[in-house]
Amino acid sequence: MSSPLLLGCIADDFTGATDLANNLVRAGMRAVQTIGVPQTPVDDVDAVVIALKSRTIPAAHAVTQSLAAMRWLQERGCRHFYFKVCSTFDSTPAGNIGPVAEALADALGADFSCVTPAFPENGRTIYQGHLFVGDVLLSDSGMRQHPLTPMTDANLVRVMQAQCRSSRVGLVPHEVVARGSEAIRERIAVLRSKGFRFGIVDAIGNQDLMALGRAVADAPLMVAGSGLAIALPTNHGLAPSSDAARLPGAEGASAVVSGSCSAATQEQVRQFTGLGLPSFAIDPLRVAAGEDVAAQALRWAGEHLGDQPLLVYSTAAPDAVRAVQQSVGGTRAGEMIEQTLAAITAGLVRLGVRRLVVAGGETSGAAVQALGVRQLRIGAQIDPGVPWCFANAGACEGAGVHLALKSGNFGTRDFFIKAFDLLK
Ligand SMILES: Nc1ncnc2c1ncn2[C@@H]1O[C@H](COP(=O)(O)OP(=O)(O)O)[C@@H](O)[C@H]1O
Ligand SMILES: O=C(O)[C@@H](O)C(=O)COP(=O)(O)O
Repeated sequence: MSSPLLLGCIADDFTGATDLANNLVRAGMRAVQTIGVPQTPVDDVDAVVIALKSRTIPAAHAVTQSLAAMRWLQERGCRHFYFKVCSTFDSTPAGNIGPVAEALADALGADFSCVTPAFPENGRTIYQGHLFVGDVLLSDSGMRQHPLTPMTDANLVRVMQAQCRSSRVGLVPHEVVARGSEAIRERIAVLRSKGFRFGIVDAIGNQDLMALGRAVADAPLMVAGSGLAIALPTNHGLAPSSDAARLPGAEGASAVVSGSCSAATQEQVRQFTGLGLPSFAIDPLRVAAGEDVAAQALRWAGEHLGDQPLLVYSTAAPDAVRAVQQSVGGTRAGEMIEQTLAAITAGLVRLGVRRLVVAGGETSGAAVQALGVRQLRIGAQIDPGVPWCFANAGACEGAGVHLALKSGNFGTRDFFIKAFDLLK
């Protein structure tokens, strides 16, 4: 009989889930990431992170899936829930952050929940409710041109309010957060008494997240990026540990599959191709025309797999993405490319790839689903927010496959090379 879970997490995409699990593990929690609601028993851990692909699906579906995940976690004795959203608050006016947060709060009887995508280690800070990416407002960052969730307003109170059906969204400003957890609790009580249901919480450094973590130690629901996770294990007397990060040794061929068009990924692709390493660019218009581009890419990969990593990518600059979307339609383009890259990922594993980086949240979701993986163990961090993971089921059964699911905007320029060096 396993002990009750200390923390139950529901992540709206797969890279986000590994990002959260990584921060929990580094702060001392034994955590496992499951792909969807677990169908088989899960190890005895402190936290389960259920990865959904619910960020860009219709809001009603996202709500249904998130509630199913919550119920599974409740059955495991969980009383504290973490809805993991993107550190750049990726969403549209239809949701899905507001609708899912409201549904979870209703189901848990949470009359007030804190909301903070802050992740200072990765340059995501919030001041007066406005989200900064590095030194620019969210709305001035590359996120304004995201293919699926363009973010054109940095005011998170306004963004979340527009997505909520019946809840009021307020602010816990930095002036309060800087005074510590007691001041935060007092502000929460004031907001609650005035009928606010959610509060965007400012945070510009890890000390702000630590104060918030103490303030929400008893809260049933938190809505956050992965940043807040650094502050939660200590509420349960857990301290940072490197033991949790040991994975089996890695061997076999290496590959990168990239469907992310985010600014950081574009740089990473440029660096990789610039070094003359084997690279195959997917042309979305050929996919749309019905060509079997996945088979072409796999034939090419069969000839190029060797000692060096290879790259298959659809990553493109905003102009090229726009042209594809105008010709094919935004949603159809996204799905079509995700399915092509997912088929390529499964094919690469059949060809012997055992070390795999997948870039892009939606892309990772499609790729990991195609592999039939149900659970990921979390290993060492490559860059903030991106750990190596290990899967040994589905298409990865046998020796297992090391996987790194890289969020679009995370990682240094040399990520696609450095990641594999870390496994040596
Ligand atoms: N060249 C392209 N043109 C249009 N859409 C693309 C192109 N390449 C990838 N996409 C789509 O853009 C979306 C990128 O989202 P995602 O994988 O989540 O990346 P990120 O993590 O950077 O947000 C996916 O749906 C993907 O299929
Ligand atoms: O919080 C974050 O930024 C990441 O964990 C995340 O969710 C990124 O999503 P993608 O950029 O779609 O990979």
